[in-house]
This record gives sequence, structure tokens and C-alpha cells, in this order.
Amino acid sequence: MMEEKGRENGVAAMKACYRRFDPAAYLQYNYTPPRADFTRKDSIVPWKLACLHRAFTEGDMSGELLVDIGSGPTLYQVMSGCEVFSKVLLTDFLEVNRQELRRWLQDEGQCSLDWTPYLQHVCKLEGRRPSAWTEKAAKLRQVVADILPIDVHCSQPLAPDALPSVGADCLVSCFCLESVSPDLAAFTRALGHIGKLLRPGGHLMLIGALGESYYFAGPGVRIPVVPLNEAQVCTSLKESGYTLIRLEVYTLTQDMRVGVDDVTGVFFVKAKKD
Ligand SMILES: C[S@@+](CC[C@H](N)C(=O)[O-])C[C@H]1O[C@@H](n2cnc3c(N)ncnc32)[C@H](O)[C@@H]1O
Ligand SMILES: O=S(=O)(c1ccc2c(c1)CN[C@@H](CF)C2)N1CCSCC1
Repeated sequence: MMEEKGRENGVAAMKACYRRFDPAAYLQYNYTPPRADFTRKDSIVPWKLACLHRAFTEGDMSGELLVDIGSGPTLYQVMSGCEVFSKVLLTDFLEVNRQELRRWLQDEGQCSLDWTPYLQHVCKLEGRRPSAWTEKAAKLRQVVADILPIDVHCSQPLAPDALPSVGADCLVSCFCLESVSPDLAAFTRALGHIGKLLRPGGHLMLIGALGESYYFAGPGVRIPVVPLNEAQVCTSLKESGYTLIRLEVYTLTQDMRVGVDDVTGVFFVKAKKD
């Protein structure tokens, strides 16, 4: 009883932190140079986009539905998957993030970030000319079917009728679970909750921060993060009913440590639901 109360308080405290999340600041801190520098081979952006491209295109994917868990205001995470799955659902806890995504998808302008360099880079990975980015943008706008509210701390994170009864064919989730969980146990529980949205044999692409204990989501908006290492990620995956296919790690170079967080590395996981 006391333990359950403690869990609820920890989750509630995390949710309170997110009331001040600033999408535009978050994008500026993480998705513009020096972190998002396409001219540098050792930049983290080409590495992450290459991990996603390889994972989506190596021939073991099947099905129609891809769900992005905790999309935030970002789209890079589905730029490869949108060529493989005919239906994509984006999800986030905050309406301000769902609005940011809607603005881009409805091509209304006033977006907080220009995703063109990301679209062009993914086109290059696909062997297409960079100018095909307009076709990729159109494809993404065509396959994204909805932008839904989600809470990974609920045993049923989405509305009951959000997915087909069998579940999604693939999940992708980037920098979400460790950034919204008060501790490792909550991270592992959340991993299990989203696993229930995935059909058996479906794939999970999980990207996250290693060694991170906080990040800023706006001026003075400091959000605690569960500091993870590779072994903890692997143990949580196993405990939550996944089989690891591949784990890749990127260690941030000193110049990418820009004061907006204390992340030391980024992991990329491709796993399969048992
Ligand atoms: C660090 S951001 C990650 C955003 C994006 N996926 C990326 O790759 O940058 C974490 C996201 O989790 C969302 N979030 C916060 N609490 C959540 C919850 N309980 N369930 C699902 N998402 C949540 C936040 O609104 C935010 O968009
Ligand atoms: O890996 S990043 O540097 C990155 C991107 C996002 C985040 C972090 C790091 C660390 N703090 C997280 C807090 F949740 C958010 N990167 C930014 C440029 S595009 C590829 C991803």
C-alpha cells in the first residue's frame, strides 16, 4: 500500500515537471547545431538517422502500423519508418507537443523547427537525391493517421480503441521512457506497458540517453531523468518480454555537451516482442 503510494507520488511529480515543457526551446537545444550538424560525420544526427534507417530497411519488418511513443515535437524518428509502414501514429502526453506536430503535418507554417535537413539526410541514406525531400515530406503527411494522447505510466497507455486488437506491428520511442520515469523500476514498468501495444513478434526501436540525470526543456525547466547504463537497458528489455536484436551506443563528443543536459551517451536498441 505504502509502496503503491510512493510509486504514484513519483509519477505525479514527473508529470508536474512536464507542465512547463517548452517545445520550441527543446527543439532548439537538441535539434539545431552543434548537436544537429549534418556537415560533421561524427555528429550524433547522422549516427541516429543511420541506426533508424538500417533498422527499418534490413528486411525483417512486416505489417502496416508503426506507433511512435512519446513523439514530443519531433519527426526525425519516423522519417525512415514512413516508407515501410502504411500507417503511422504519433503520440504524446502534452497537447503543446501534439499541436506542434499538427502544425507541421497540416503544413500550416509557424513550425518551431525546419525539418528539411533531416528529410534530405534520410533521402540520401535511401539512395535518393536530396531534392526528393519534398516527396518524403508528402509521404510522411500521407501516412501519419493521427496524433494521440498517451501516458506510458498507465497499464493501458492509449485509449482502448486506438489500435487494432492485435496491436501495432512496430513501435519506436526516443528519449521518452527514461525522461518521464522517476526511477528504474518505473522505466521498466513503462517498457512493459508499451509492450502491450505491440503484437507478438513485432519490433521495438528504442533510443535513449545513457548516464543522464537531468535535462532542460526550456529556460529554467529542469526535468529529472533516470540515469541508465547499457546493462540496465538490456535487463529491463528482458524483464519486459523483449528479445534484444541489436544494441548500439554513441558517446557524445565534448562539444556536444552543451549544458542542456548531462547526457554522456545515446543507445539505440532494436528488439522483438517475445
Ligand atoms: C525528452 S522528450 C522526447 C521527445 C522526442 N521523442 C525526441 O526524440 O526528442 C520526452 C517526451 O515524453 C513526453 N511525456 C511526458 N510524460 C509522458 C508520459 N507519462 N507518457 C508518455 N509521454 C510522456 C513529453 O511530453 C515529451 O514529449
Ligand atoms: O542525441 S541527441 O543529442 C539528443 C536528443 C534529445 C535528447 C538528448 C540528446 C538528451 N536529453 C534528452 C532528454 F530527454 C533529449 N540528438 C540531438 C540531435 S538529433 C539526434 C539526437
